[in-house]
Amino acid sequence: MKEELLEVSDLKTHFPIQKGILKRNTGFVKAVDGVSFKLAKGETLGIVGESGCGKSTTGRSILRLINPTSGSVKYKGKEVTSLSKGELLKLRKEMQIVFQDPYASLNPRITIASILEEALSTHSIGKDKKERREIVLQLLEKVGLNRQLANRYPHEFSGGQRQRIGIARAIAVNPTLIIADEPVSALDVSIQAQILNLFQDLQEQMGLTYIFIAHDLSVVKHISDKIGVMYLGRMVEYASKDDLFSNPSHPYTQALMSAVPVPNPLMKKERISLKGDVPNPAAPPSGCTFHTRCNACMEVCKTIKPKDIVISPGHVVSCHLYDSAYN
Ligand SMILES: Nc1ncnc2c1ncn2[C@@H]1O[C@H](COP(=O)(O)OP(=O)(O)OP(=O)(O)O)[C@@H](O)[C@H]1O
Repeated sequence: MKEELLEVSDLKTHFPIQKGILKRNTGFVKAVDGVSFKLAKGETLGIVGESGCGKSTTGRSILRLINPTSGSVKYKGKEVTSLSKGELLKLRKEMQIVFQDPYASLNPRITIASILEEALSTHSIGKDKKERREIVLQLLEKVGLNRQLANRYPHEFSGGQRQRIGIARAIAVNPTLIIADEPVSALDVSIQAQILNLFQDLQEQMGLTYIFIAHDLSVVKHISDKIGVMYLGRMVEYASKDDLFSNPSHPYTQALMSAVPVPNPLMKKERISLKGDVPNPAAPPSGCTFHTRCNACMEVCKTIKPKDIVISPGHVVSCHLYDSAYN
C-alpha cells in the first residue's frame, strides 16, 4: 500500500470584502469552501476548473502561503495549519511551488545561478559557495538547460526555459511535494508538452508528489493519477483519472470533458456549452452552486446544497443527480 502524504479535510479560505475608507467588512469571498482529498507519496492530483474557482487559493492554503480560515491540512500526519513560523520554514523545504509565470517570480537583477544558490542557502544546502555552485550546475542539467547558461539573467531566456528555471528552483531543496500552479498555461502547445514531460521525468527520478493545477482537463490528463474538478470553491467531482475519464458524472465535468480534443478526426464529439458566467464567489447561489449553468439539474438544486455522494470507491460527486433522496 502507498504511504499517505497529504490529507486535506474541509479546507476553507474566505477573504473578507472590505469597502469604503473605513474598510468595513461587508462579507466574504468564499474562494475555497470545503475541499477534501487524500494524496499518497509519488502520486499526482490534477485540479481543474475555470478561472476564479479557487484552484490557486487551494494550493496556497495547503502551503500556508495564505492562512486558511478553517479545516485541516495534514502532511505526513502533522497538522500544517497550526505550525509555528520556524516549523513552517522547515516544512517549506519539503513543499515547494512552481508558478504560472516564472518571470514574475524570478528576480530580474540577478543571474539564474544566484537565484538557485539563494534557494540552496535559505535551506542551508551545500557547505560553501563552491559546493553550491556545483549543485546549481547539476540542477540546470537536470532540467535540460546547458550549464554554460548559469551566468545569464532571466530575461535572456524563453518562456519554456524560464519555466525550467522555476522548476530547478523548486527541486533545488529536494522536496517531496510540488504544487505546480498552471505551470504550462502561458506556454505554446509544443513547449507545454516538453515541460509536462520534464515534470514526469523528475517525478520518476526523485519520487515527487504533485498537485498539478490547470484550467483544462487535456493538460492534466496524462500526468495525473487522481483528478479533482473544482467549481466555486468546492470539488464537485473527485476520482482516479481512469474513473473520471470513463465515467464523468457531474454535469460540469461532462462539459469540461466535451472540450477536450480527441486525436481521431472521425470521432465527433458534441460540445456541451455551459450557460452564463461562473457565479460570483462573493455571493454564491443559495442552493447548488452549479444550478444556474447546468442543463440537467433539477428544481431542488436551487434551494438545497448537494452532498458529496460516493458513486464508486474513490469516486465522489457533489450533485443531486446522484443523491437517492432526490431521485
Ligand atoms: N487575496 C485575495 N483577496 C480577495 N479575494 C481573493 C484573493 N485571492 C483570490 N481571491 C478571489 O478568490 C477567488 C478564487 O481565486 P483563485 O485565484 O484561487 O482562483 P483560480 O481558480 O486559481 O483562478 P485563476 O485560474 O484565474 O488563477 C476569486 O474570486 C478571486 O478573485
